[in-house]
Amino acid sequence: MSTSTPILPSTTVTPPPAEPSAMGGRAAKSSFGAESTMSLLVDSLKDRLLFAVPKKGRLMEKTLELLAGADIKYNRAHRLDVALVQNHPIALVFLPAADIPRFVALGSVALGITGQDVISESTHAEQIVELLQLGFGKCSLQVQVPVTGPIQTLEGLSGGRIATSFEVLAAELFNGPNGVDAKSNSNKKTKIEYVGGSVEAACALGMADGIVDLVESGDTMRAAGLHAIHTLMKSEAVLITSKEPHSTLTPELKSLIHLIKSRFAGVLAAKKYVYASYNVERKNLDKALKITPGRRAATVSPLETEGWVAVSSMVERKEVAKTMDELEKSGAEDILIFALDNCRVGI
Ligand SMILES: Nc1ncnc2c1ncn2[C@@H]1O[C@H](COP(=O)(O)OP(=O)(O)OP(=O)(O)O)[C@@H](O)[C@H]1O
Ligand SMILES: O=P(O)(O)OC[C@H]1O[C@H](OP(=O)(O)OP(=O)(O)O)[C@H](O)[C@@H]1O
Repeated sequence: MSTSTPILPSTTVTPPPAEPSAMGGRAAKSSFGAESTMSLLVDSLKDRLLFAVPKKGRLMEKTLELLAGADIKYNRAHRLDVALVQNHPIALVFLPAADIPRFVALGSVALGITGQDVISESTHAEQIVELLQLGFGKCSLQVQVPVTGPIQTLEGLSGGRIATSFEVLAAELFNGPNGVDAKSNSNKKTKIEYVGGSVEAACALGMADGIVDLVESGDTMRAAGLHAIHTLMKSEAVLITSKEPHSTLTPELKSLIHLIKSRFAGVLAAKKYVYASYNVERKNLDKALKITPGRRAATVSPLETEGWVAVSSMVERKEVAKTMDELEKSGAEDILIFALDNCRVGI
């Protein structure tokens, strides 16, 4: 995780005050291009909803896909971290995922996409509302130790050294009032050391007894000869806003927050569900509806053929083969599955 503090045009996006950089974050740098391009942007941002999105890393690609699916069109000039949306009064602000919670919490931008892990690490969680879980960037924050090492428990790590990019969460776990150190009753204080990346190397290099880092597939952890002994939290990407009412936003801009949320929910639902349609004899309808209950309820329409009905229902994509097998067994016929391009569903 990086903790850089990008500098944005102060008349438009006010950068929140930098947090004391005990974490050894990267030096602040201006992400803006030529002065002339920036001054053109300054005026354009005034009447726009500012939306922070990850500028790099694991969350960037899926976020851009989501924006495209929601028909949020923009042009991003080379090296410029602000892009004006063409078809809505929105400006995208490209920031490191780890910086987004602070910008959102302090109201410098109205909306953001980032990971739940960096929200908790940022210490701004209390000021942030999660509007929507986005279903990507899924991972777990775990304590890991060498598989063949002498320490295999959290208690065993007490008083030792932990390398991590998540020093707030790691300190809470080990040094907190109900933390591992307090429970071990030994007056030992575990040392939490910040590492910006490639955290898994720390144990092999002899600089830590254990690490706290993200795990998804587990490949990186296993390659480094580590295994997990504790999970601090599970995380995924989320759409967030500030708990503070957006008093400086016009009603039009405020309504865009809801619009973006429902468009995203539609794109996610279209990925998650397919549309199933089939015919079934009325005597077998109850059985079939148990297999395809739908999100709210299935639609059942009478057919011209006496005693038969047509059913349509949304079905989870990952269950579709099993659902079709079961429908066939229940007597359903003419089972058709349609992919959804997009949809609007209750959120
Ligand atoms: N292996 C992973 N699988 C899924 N999601 C991940 C994974 N690693 C990180 N994430 C998610 O992506 C977010 C950004 O992580 P990433 O390492 O890409 O950050 P970054 O912005 O590129 O910062 P850095 O330059 O410090 O690596 C994390 O906070 C987490 O929510
Ligand atoms: O369980 P896995 O699927 O192997 O993923 C875990 C790795 O992904 C993240 O790092 P990333 O690759 O983003 O780079 P970094 O180490 O520079 O942060 C995380 O810090 C782990 O190293």
